[in-house]
Amino acid sequence: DFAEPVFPRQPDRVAIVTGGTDGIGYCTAKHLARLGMHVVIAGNNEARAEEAVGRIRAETLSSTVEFLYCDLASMSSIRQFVQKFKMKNIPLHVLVNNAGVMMVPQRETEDGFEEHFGLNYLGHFLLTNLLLDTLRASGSPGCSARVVTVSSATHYVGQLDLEDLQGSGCYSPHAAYAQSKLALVLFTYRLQRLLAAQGSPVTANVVDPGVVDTDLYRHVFWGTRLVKRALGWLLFKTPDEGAWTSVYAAVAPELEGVGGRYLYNEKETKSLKVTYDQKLQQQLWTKSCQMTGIAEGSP
Ligand SMILES: NC(=O)c1ccc[n+]([C@@H]2O[C@H](COP(=O)([O-])OP(=O)(O)OC[C@H]3O[C@@H](n4cnc5c(N)ncnc54)[C@H](O)[C@@H]3O)[C@@H](O)[C@H]2O)c1
Repeated sequence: DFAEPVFPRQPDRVAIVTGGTDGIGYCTAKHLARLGMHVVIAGNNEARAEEAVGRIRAETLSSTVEFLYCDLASMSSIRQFVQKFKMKNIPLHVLVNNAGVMMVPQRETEDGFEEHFGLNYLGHFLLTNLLLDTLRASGSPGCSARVVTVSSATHYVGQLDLEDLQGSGCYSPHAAYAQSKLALVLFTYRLQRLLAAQGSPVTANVVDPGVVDTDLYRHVFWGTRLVKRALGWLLFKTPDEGAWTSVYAAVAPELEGVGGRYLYNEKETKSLKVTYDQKLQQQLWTKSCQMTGIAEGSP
């Protein structure tokens, strides 16, 4: 049976969890709140948010859990979110890039990007870059701020086509999801290298939560969903279990100062070979800067 790991309390520390209204993100937000963190849930589902915040407050007896609207499928919404967060004048010690969609039909974000690529990857690329100054100012040597990005084992079958990042040639919802999760791994490794080169007290790791029973599967073939419903208890982790690798990356003392890792079940694991290709990491970074209007010199 699953034994809940024990982590040190995190008073006076602040976390943002994207997609913290449901599934793995909700459980991540709950566990961080339970450890004493001030948690800001970033999401686009206001109705769910009220309920999520209420439940976490009741369960953890923490009053420092709040919701701030952020639609990751809209660059202007992301910019507004960051502006509102910065107006609070509070530090930021942990950013959990968790929100995501899977196998949605071919659709576009507000800015005209294919939805998996635009929301799962580019949205978090922009959000992280806009929050880096706050993360840098909030970390200190021996007590780094941390960026935790949620990828997936699906990245192992992903392919990154720099010439067709929008999958416009021949759209496959599975390939589009896999590519977005592969891009998040490449992003994390490059981010970590840039942060380390600057001596910034910020680390970046990427996590795989495992196969977790959440609503993420709502767009999957109905037959597969039926099997999931029948055998889910056997094959799937609960959202609470699925959240542990994110929580581990966010707070585990043994990861202080450690970045650039792909973590699965609280352990370092190798990601797909191509993710270690520094040229590809750099090319994707440059393209992403252009697509989001971030200056290439940063972070
Ligand atoms: N469930 C799994 O088996 C599994 C496996 C590997 C990786 N993951 C990853 O874990 C993460 C969490 O997924 P989950 O399984 O908890 O699914 P979920 O569908 O329960 O949660 C996804 C969250 O993302 C949010 N979200 C969706 N669109 C958004 C938008 N436009 N703006 C802001 N927030 C938005 C949703 O509101 C929700 O809170 C995802 O990144 C997913 O790819 C899940």
